[in-house]
Amino acid sequence: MDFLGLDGAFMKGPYPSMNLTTVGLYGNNCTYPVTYGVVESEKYSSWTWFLKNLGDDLDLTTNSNFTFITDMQKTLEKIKGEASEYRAVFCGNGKYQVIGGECVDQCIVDITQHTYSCNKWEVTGIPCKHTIVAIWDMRRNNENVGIPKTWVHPTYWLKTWQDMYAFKIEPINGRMMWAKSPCPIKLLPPKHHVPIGRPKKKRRRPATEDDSATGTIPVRCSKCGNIGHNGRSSKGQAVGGLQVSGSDVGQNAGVGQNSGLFLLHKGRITALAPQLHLTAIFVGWRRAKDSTFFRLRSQFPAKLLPLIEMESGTWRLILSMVPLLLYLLFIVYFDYNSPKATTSGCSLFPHDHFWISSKRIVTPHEIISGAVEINGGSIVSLVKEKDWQGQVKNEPVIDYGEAVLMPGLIDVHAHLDDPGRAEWEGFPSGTKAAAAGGITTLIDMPLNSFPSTVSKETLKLKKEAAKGRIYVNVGFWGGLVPENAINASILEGLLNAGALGLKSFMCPSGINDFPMTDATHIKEGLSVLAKYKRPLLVHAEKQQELELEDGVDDPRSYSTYLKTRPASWEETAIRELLTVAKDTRVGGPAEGAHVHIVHLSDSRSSLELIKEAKNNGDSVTVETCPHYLAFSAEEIPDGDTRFKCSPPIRDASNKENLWEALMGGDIDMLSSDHSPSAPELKLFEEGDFLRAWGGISSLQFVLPVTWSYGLRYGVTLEKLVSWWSEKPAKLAGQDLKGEIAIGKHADIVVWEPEKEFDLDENYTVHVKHPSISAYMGSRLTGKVLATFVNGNLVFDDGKHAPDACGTTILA
Ligand SMILES: NC(=O)N[C@H]1NC(=O)NC1=O
Repeated sequence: MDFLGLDGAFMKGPYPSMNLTTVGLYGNNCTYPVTYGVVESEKYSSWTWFLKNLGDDLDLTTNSNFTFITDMQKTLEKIKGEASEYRAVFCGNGKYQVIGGECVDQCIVDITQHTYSCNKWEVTGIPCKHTIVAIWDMRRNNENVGIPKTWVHPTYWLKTWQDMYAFKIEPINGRMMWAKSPCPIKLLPPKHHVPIGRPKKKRRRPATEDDSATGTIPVRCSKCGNIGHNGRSSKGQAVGGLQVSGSDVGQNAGVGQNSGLFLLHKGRITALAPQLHLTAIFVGWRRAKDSTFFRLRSQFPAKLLPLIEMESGTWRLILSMVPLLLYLLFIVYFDYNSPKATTSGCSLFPHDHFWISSKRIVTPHEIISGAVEINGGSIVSLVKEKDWQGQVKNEPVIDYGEAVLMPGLIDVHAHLDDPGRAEWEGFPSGTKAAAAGGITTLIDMPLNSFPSTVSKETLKLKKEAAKGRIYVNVGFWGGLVPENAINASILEGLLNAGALGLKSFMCPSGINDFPMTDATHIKEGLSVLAKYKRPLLVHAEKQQELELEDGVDDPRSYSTYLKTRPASWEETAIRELLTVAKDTRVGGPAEGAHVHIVHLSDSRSSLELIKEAKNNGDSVTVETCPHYLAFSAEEIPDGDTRFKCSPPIRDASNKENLWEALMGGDIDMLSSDHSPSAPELKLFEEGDFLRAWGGISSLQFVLPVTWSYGLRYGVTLEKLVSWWSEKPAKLAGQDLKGEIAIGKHADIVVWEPEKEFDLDENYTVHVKHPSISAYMGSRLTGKVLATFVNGNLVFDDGKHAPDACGTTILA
């Protein structure tokens, strides 16, 4: 352990204080706590005390072999801010005179010798404000300043840390073998100082806290057991259960075992004249009242007694109104539970029962000319044109002529970044883009939102964020991370709460609260998933030592980026993954679970490994994405970071192989891997492929992209349905989706495969940041006309239905 991260966190609760911690990294690149100390507050003296003890415990001396990580971000920003008040005057020979705003501060910077008269660089190893101004001047004059790394001391380089760490992976014993600590185990809390200011009286309760946890506890009588009074004030009511049976009332009311009051909960009213039934119940109740009144009275909780002791006139008034009220309740109840409650806002064609017809309907077995009957959100019949005569009664029909009717696309891999990073995309814009692109269901990835979806609590936040804000159906993958991989109950909680499966990374994900997993974690995850018969989706890239010369390659060139993530990363990860995927075979320890490899880019060795695993009976599938099929590395312009993604887009012949594998069935399906960010993170000005956000924004265009680029490889409508609807539906466990067939959900895209269009500034794009999409500026073939989700026409001729009526899909 050569790496230490330091931080402090507030502790709430009965002893408000501050927890100072040190974390280290172990062999799998995951953090673990080394020391912690609870102090009264974060201040100079408490950190000094903490660090002194840490130094004593770990024998830290000056220049000892540890790397400390602190939050330098703020300091760097500060230095940049200060630098902006200086200017640099070039004096030749790599030397600059750097002058402060009012000429009060001057410093000589020798760029070639790396010397600075303020000496700060020598001390900290990080460029001072004077150096930064000089670098800015060089950049302005188009001089090659290299990558930022070359300006900091090698101590801070990742390579230095890796070299140091390479030889020091010590095996450690488990908890059982730890020596007993001689220290006293009773720890006293630090002295608490009440902070200045008004105390917070009303605590905001967490969503998980039971309502009963607060409020007053109702008084229960020790004599009669009733609530509302105590033993002393008891009027002597007898102890005992309710003696009046349901049938006592029921005989009079004529409703069997259910008393009238429970009817709406327990009984099933299907009669056409509910009002009559309910009136009968209450007439019955009134008749029964006299004979059972006394016994009822003895059983009624004290609070309800005034109710049944009311004047008979008042009773009659109330009872005469109850049937009406219940009838209204009944209407609301049945309307709510009807198969589909279409409101005009949900659909641009607000009919529950209607037909859509076309000359080209892609059904599971053939493409037919005919019509689809939709009722209550489902497909209820499918008729060929010649048999259609007389089938339509009074239902409205939309005729789409030559346009193609296909099952809506199911995108099993999209990052909508909501909640927490909705400024990157968000549910409303993401699902509007999906609807405009013919995607009727998308499954949201567990990372890039904040927090990541790794527990039932965080899944609940996702569901809440989606409520009333989605225009298509949205399901959720949960995240498999080291923390829940070793704690089956967290994983089970997440799966019980409705996650359709899990997703994990075999390399750093780029998101701090979503750490990577190794084969051991994946094995654990698969054993839990087996019970639920749900899949594990894996980002299969594994970092390896790279032989790159620092500062030689231009970070604006895509080929530099390609070198940093070679195909061997995919191959190594997949090889390791497949050692545990064997568990999914019939009779294996994780039979029932399934491994799905996401966004395959390497169409050579990695693909061969996958084919072999499938042949051996492992339950494995693989997807690739339109960007790997549309672009090749050679064509990506320098600095155009819209094309940065991981794994990277590879060479042209790799792309040809991907198409061949897709057409031949070795690649099972497609997904968008729509992974947008805020435009600033794409670093368009610098064009630095090594530092820009990796992720392609594509959601709205995947159908025309697959079609346009696929035409020269012989793509067909049937293939599109297989890659974009049938197989994804199977992966996500959606048996009622992915096909135009009787009984399936009416999720349908209507599009014109022959229509060409330009993705230019006149084209309406619905993703939040069109400028970051790699497809802007292209000419595509295949235009989406209309999209139906659960029978609602949610997108039509460029317009969306006003209300967001998509449903959340839970397992
Ligand atoms: N975190 C995240 O979105 N990563 C995605 N981006 C990308 O290019 N590949 C991914 O897996």
